[in-house]
Amino acid sequence: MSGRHEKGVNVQVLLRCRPFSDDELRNNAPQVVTCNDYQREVAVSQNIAGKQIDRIFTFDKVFGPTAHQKDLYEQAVIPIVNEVLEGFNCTIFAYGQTGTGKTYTMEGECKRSKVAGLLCCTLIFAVCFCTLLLLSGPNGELPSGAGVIPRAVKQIFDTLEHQNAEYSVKVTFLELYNEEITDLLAPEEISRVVEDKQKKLLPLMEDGKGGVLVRGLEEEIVTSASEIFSLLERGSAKRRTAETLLNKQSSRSHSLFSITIHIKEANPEGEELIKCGKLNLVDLAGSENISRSGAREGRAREAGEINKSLLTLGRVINALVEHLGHIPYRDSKLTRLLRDSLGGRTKTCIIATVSPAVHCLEETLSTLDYAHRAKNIKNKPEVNQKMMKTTLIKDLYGEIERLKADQIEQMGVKIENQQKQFEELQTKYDARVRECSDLSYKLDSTQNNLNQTNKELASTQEELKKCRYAINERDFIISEQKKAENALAHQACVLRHDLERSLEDNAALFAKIAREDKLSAGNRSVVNKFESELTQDVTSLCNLVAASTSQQNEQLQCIEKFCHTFININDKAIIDIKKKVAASKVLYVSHIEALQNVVLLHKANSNASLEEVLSLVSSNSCFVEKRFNISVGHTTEISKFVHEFFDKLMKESKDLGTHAIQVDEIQTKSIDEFQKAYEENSKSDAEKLIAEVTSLVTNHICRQKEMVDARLASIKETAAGSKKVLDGHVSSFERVTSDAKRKWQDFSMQVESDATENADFAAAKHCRIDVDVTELAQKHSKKTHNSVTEMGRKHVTAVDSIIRSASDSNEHHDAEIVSLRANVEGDMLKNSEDISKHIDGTSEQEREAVSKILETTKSQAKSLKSLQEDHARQSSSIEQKAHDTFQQKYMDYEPSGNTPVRSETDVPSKVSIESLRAMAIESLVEEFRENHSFAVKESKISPTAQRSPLTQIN
Ligand SMILES: Nc1ncnc2c1ncn2[C@@H]1O[C@H](COP(=O)(O)OP(=O)(O)OP(=O)(O)O)[C@@H](O)[C@H]1O
Repeated sequence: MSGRHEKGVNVQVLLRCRPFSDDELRNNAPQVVTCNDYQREVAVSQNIAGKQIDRIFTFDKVFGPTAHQKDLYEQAVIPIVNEVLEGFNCTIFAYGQTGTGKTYTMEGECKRSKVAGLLCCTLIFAVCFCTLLLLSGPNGELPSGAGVIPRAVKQIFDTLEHQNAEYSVKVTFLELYNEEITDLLAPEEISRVVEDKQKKLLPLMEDGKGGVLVRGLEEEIVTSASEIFSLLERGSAKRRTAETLLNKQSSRSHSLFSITIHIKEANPEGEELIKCGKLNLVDLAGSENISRSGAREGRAREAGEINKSLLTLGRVINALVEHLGHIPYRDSKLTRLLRDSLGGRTKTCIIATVSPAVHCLEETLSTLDYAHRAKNIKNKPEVNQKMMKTTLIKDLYGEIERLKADQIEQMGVKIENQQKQFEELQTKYDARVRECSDLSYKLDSTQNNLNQTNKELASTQEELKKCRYAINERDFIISEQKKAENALAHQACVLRHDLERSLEDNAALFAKIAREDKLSAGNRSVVNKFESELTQDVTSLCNLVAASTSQQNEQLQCIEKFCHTFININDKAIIDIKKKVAASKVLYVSHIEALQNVVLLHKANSNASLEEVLSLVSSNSCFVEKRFNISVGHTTEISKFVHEFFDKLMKESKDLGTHAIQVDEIQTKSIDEFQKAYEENSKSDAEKLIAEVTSLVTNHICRQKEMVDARLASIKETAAGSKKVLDGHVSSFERVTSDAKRKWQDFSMQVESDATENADFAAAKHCRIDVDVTELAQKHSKKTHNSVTEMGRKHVTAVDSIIRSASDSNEHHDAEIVSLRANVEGDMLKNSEDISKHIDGTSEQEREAVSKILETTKSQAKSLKSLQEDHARQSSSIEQKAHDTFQQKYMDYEPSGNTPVRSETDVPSKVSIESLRAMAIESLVEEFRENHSFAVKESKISPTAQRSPLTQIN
């Protein structure tokens, strides 16, 4: 009772390739599929873009074109049938393109040879099940062409017989076409197959046990293989008949042949059990019916929904392979029917069939892909539970009841149909009876007519005899007449010929005349047409001219009228204007008079208000005077301040002058001191040198003395010049300041007199004095301020020009210094050359003396430098002081705190003449020293200097 579980068994997929058909052989169709049965491989050669590419597929079993039906059956199907007998449900599908041998594989083929005279031909009966038994061998063997179904049937019965078991076998055979199920075993008469097929469509329903059943599907109980063959023959014949009537249906329909086997067994306890196994053999529609492209889908749709089942089968396979959650079994009837065979408890085998020919390549590849994918489907085969006999009997009773009900229903439908048919026949019979009575009436009348006709015939025969005699006589006369007629006819022929010729001539003549007539008629019609057109044009032109003339006249009249009316209107307007001008003149005169009156009135009013204002002014004059006095006081204060400022300025300039004199004195003094010291030193040095070095040193000293003298003289001169310039500047500064003071005095006096004048004027006029005087005072104050600012600016420019002239003189000094320097440099060079020349020829003692002299010169130069530095410092401090004082004063002068407008160039330069001079002297001394040391260095490098002790000097 317990079911045997097998876990996840893959669907077994076999590949069968058929041999070339006769047509393909005749056309030498290239082979693209090669099978290797032993390695279970199929290779497909493809030519992609000129390249030969082989695709190889591996299957559970491969059967090449040479494989026989027996081979396939024995290797692949026997185990399956055995499992069915063991109590499993098994399904074998045949899948492939139309014409690849699905039906051949499933059902088979029976061949018989027949010789007729010299012609030998082979008659092929596709699936001739009834002949299977006739063709079977002596041991009841099936013919070699028999397919899976007959072989399986035979194996089942052989096994059952061999087992000596009690069994029952039921078969069903249905066709699924266009999603409609028809029973191929239904007991209808062949003649009414089509009609019934269209009527009797079987519904698919749930069986309540998780499966489906086809309601009304005939289950034939069979007891032998031959019975099954005859049933299959019946079903196939039905399919073939339908096919011929319904346009090649088999390749687009699926057929499902099922064998259910019940075998009685006894368990060890002696209980009777029923083992049940089922084998489904499915011949699918041609795989090309799956819509793979739009065009194909369109074509498939035309043929109904036959592809729906195949399409859904593909989807179910994909879903199973990809382990999707939802498997679309319910989308088609085929998948509903075979649900258990796909991923269920059934053992499944798919036989994919292909053609080896190149023209099927696309479909072959598609079939191979499809089948290869299907290999991955896993089923969980489970043996059917063995049933107790009683349960089975119960089930059978239930089945009988169901069948009875079905039968009653079918009978009811049948009776209904028969009733309908009877009624149809009755009406047809009535119509026939009516037709018969009509016909017998027609028959009677026809009989009467016939008698009459017979009588007429007899009399007519009498007359005919008479006529025949007369005809003989007439024939003789006619022969005579014929002779004469022949002669006449000849004559007539000649005449006729002449006549025909003349007729032809006449006809040609007539044709010519007709052509001429036609031509002249055409010409005439053209002339007439032209004439009528010309007349028409002329008439229309005349009309046009007349119309335009009248239109022009009308327009002229209009213009004349318009001119008249315009003149009238113009005259009227002129008169009106004249009138209006006169009236305006009168109005103008009156307005002038009124205006004069107004002026007089205004004058009187003005005088009155003037008097009023005068009285007011006299009352306000005291206050105004007070204000004026205050402003005069202010002005006086400002004036005082300015006076003080200028006094201070004068004092400072005087201080500056004295300071400059002092500085100059100090400078002169220091120069004199330096000169004295230098002279003393040089004297003593000279004495020493004279004692030790003779002519050379004397020359040198002389030259140096000359040089220094000249230089000192020039410096003195420069200092004197500078002093002069400074004096000049101070005096000019004093002049400017006194000038400014004078101007300021003039100005303040003028301000005072202006103020007095203004006061007088205000007193005299007594009019708006308060405001005007204040404004005037303000104006004057502004003016004063501006002039002071202007003066300040002038002073700044004057000081700037003084400084500029000083810097000019400095430049002059610089130039002098440069020339002096050049002279000194030249002398120095000469001296050093002389010295080095001399040194070469002098003794050790002499060299020492020279070095001493040089040292002395150096120290003198140093002291001169420090002196100059002191002098420069003093000069710059004086200049800085003067500059600061001026700046301070200038800032103090600004009472409002406004900084006078001045540019960067206006600021006096801090580089004084003295500092420049000092810098020049310093640089001179520096260069002198450098040159000197250079000369010494030169002498050190010279070959003679190598042995000279002068190198020690530095
Ligand atoms: N393995 C084979 N050996 C010899 N002949 C074969 C083989 N397979 C097919 N044929 C021949 O090819 C032809 C077409 O076969 P069949 O009718 O079985 O194709 P089919 O796939 O069932 O077509 P359809 O889908 O239209 O029913 C038949 O004449 C058959 O004899």
